Amino acid sequence: MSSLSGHPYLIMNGLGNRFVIIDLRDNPMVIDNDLAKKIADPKTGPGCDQVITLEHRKGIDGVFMGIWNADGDEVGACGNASRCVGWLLMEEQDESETRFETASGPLHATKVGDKRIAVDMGEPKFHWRDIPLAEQMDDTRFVDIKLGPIDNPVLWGPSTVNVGNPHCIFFVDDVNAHALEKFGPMIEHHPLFPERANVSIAQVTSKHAIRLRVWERGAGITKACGTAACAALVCAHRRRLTGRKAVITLDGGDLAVEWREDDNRIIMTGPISLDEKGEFGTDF
Ligand SMILES: N[C@@H](CCC[C@H](N)C(=O)O)C(=O)O
Repeated sequence: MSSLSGHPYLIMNGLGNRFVIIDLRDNPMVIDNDLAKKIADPKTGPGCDQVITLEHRKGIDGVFMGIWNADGDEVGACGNASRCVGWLLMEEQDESETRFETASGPLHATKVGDKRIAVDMGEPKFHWRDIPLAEQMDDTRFVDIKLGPIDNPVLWGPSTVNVGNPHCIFFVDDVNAHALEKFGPMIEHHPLFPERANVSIAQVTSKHAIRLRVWERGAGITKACGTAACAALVCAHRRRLTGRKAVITLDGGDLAVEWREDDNRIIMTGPISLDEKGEFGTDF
């Protein structure tokens, strides 16, 4: 297949994080950056935060989940879409668990309720080279970045982590007191992050609860970001602000995240929704 014209797609979301999901397993084709951008832009396509594909890729066993941000860049991880893809594959296979591959490694998803899915998101990485950061940093729990006070009350010393993608988390007293839409893009493109970064502000409200707002790399402010929820819990625990389990409240709703002590893996649990089925027009 050389074009997407007439090809079906699904619109799904996880807590309002919106995806166009395209099954290319029977019709392999390359999604390049321009095409991903066209699909994601509501002026030219169905519109979404991320374009997601189901594919068979050379050298990879089983189903591969491809992920493109709205700006057209292909990336390694998407927590909310992983729950959606897990649910789709479990429905197709009539199973209550499934495995699939991503550019950041294999994922294991489990059905834990009606349209409620848990995904093992793997192990977090904290070494500055793995995040990646542009310069050596011995303690990535407190990174030397300061913001303000021009448009924003001073923010400093965020935590950084890679959970399949790079995250920078500022811990604040009040998530509503900061202009994330203004400083999010500045931090996303900060020279310290050679691959850019997803940027969050996190307000720890108890040992088991975090209020989180996210500026996503390549997509801007979204209603929710599953990997950011994982990153926030891990960083909060490393800073001794929470236990290993917390409910993360995003603008679109709640995710439960646990960072297991026995095997160092992060388990993210939350809802999915299948919103509509469509077909690409002749302009695709
Ligand atoms: N919405 C996602 C994250 C998507 C990728 C991210 N913007 C990146 O560039 O790494 C999620 O739910 O995790």
